[in-house]
Amino acid sequence: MNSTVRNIVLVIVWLGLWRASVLLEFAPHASIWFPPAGLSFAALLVLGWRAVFPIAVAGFVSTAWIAQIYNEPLTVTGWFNSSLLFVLAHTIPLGLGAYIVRNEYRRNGINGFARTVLIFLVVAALSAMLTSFFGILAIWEGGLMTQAQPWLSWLPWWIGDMAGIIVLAPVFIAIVSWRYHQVQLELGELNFSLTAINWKKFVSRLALVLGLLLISLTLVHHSQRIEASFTVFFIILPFLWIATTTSQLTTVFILAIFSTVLAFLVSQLHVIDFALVYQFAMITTAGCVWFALTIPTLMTQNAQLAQRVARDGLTKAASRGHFIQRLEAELQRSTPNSTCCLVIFDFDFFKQINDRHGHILGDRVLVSVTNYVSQLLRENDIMGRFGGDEFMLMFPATEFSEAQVIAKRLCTGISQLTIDGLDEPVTCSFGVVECHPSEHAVSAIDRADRALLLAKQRGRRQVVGSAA
Ligand SMILES: Nc1nc2c(ncn2[C@@H]2O[C@H](COP(=O)(O)OP(=O)(O)OP(=O)(O)O)[C@@H](O)[C@H]2O)c(=O)[nH]1
Repeated sequence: MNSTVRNIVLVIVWLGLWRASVLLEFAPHASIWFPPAGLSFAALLVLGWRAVFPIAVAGFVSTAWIAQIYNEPLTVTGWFNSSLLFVLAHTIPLGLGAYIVRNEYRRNGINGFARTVLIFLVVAALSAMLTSFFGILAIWEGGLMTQAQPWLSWLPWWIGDMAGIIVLAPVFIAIVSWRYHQVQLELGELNFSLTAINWKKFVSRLALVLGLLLISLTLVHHSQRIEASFTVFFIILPFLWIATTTSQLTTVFILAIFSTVLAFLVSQLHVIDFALVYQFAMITTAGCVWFALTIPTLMTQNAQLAQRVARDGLTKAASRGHFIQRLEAELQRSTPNSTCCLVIFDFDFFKQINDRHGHILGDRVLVSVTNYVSQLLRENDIMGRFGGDEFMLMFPATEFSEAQVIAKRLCTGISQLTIDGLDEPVTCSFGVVECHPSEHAVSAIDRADRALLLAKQRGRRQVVGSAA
């Protein structure tokens, strides 16, 4: 997007959000949540210092606008000083906060997501505290606030800004990241792309939390009791469920819509006396949701790690540890009538292939041969990489003679393979054993390895078997 258009869009959206929050004010200069704080935080986080100018323009316009809304006369100097103070109060703490969060995410990546979330929440609280403090000072300086008001407004303003940042900044980051490919890249495994949304889940989960919110607000509206307003905290539970069962983007959008509807209904249903309860509920819910979002991320990482540990990266054969684990389980299950066979095969003169043609071609040979072998395996057979150019095969519930036939077929088949860049045939030697029921895996591997050694000693490219 062209930078002028981007700046104009940012100013218009900022002022639109600002006007919406002024409409929902429950105390002078304080609304349930303050969306412009979330937008400023997201813009400063994504665009850095380039966001300062459009935010400053919006700040100057909003100060003049507020004087008009509150019907307060304002001199040009008063407007300028007050606007400048507001802009500094708004951009410096939020800019610093965004800078800290951005660096934290870059340093920790997705692995340290829980730590980034914690820093984000602390930064949101502190920068909102400073923005609101200096913001009130700026408005007071401009004579737009009476003597007694500053202290009355500070807490709701602070909490409102904090809610704006915690609840809405992520949604704005997501929206901006659609226009800036680099941001999407930096978000890494945090999937903020629209395709990550399952719309059916989105609508049903949103309906659930909005339904519960309506029940809570109706209770408060009719009873006008503070006890009833605390029912809103129960909505944290469905939110935890949403955060752990849907995509991050779905959760972020549901949270943003929930908070907007909450802010709107609190002013419309005349339950404004309990506004602080709702502000804290909004912040607590958002905080819990952010931590809950780390759970699916951790689960995905765990699954990826488990896969990485169980598979050899090059050939996709089972890793040595995983293969031995499976072999042990199979040996425990086997009976004298149904036992398994183990095959170890090793490439012949593989060092020469590497030395003559290089390791890249050597790798290709390993991949081609193991692909060929895995195509010929049955569903329950497993191939594992023992290490280097040595591989193992487990044939569950297979007779020794049958295993030998398969090994011979593989031995011949491999020697007939054509591999790009290699003019000589690749051959392998095989050791085959029938495992004893309840034999230890290491002992079966040792016997198969000795059979393989014999095959090598007898001239390679052959199968040597050793029955139980
Ligand atoms: N390209 C490639 N080479 C590997 C890999 N792992 C092990 N090797 C090489 O495989 C070769 C194995 O050589 P040796 O164990 O000496 O055996 P050999 O040359 O196959 O000879 P024999 O087994 O006696 O027939 C070594 O040169 C290793 O560096 C790998 O992942 N990729």
